[in-house]
Amino acid sequence: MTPSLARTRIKICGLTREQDVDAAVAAGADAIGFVLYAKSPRAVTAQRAAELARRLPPFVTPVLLFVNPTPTEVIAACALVAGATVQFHGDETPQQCWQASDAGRLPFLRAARIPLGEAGHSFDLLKYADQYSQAQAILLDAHVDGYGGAGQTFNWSLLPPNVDAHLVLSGGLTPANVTDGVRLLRPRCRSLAVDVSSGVEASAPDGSALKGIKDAEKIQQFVAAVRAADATPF
Ligand SMILES: O=C(O)c1ccccc1NCC(=O)[C@H](O)[C@H](O)COP(=O)(O)O
Repeated sequence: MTPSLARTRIKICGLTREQDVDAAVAAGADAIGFVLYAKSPRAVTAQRAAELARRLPPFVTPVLLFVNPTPTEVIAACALVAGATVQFHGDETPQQCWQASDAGRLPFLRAARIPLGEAGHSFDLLKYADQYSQAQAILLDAHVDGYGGAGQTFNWSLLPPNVDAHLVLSGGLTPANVTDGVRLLRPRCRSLAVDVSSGVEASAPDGSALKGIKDAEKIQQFVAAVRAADATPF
């Protein structure tokens, strides 16, 4: 088989500020995620997401992230944010995702939350991708308390060698590990994108993470690390 080069698409998630949206776009992000889950420290309202999304140039996609929303919530939020992709990151069933995506009118990502440790071996990604076949892609995240955004990786080697789906690798990605993650998983699926939140966030003087506040330099480093992986044929 002829080795191929692929441009790994990049989503930067959990943005709350204009300067961070501008920095992510300048760095080359393909998608910008806005968390519409009120319990998240990165939460924004649909109105605020719409305000921030108006800064996006053509061909950079706003992603609206929900946890167990009603169809009304999703459809109303997407009416404010033109061209949005929806991300379901809770316990939504395939039917609930279909209904909340307005019967598939709204493109959506489905987060698969992979259990950590030995429990991860029982997660059947092929079955999950088949169950959620209406999703544009399956976003692979670690199964953590609070549903997501925890900066926690799962065991990437658990993924089967041939997943006939578009995947988004997420969960604990950083500029230091994303190159390895892309190189390992890109050959195992139809296409691979990456998603990051904690790994590109600023730190307080005491070293604690400032959730929702992104670090432009870390974003640049993350994109460069993804491009380093893209330079390796697979
Ligand atoms: O980001 C959050 O605060 C969040 C809260 C509840 C559910 C999902 C959430 N984020 C979902 C994302 O798409 C994150 O980018 C993904 O979980 C990866 O986060 P991180 O491990 O911090 O890079």
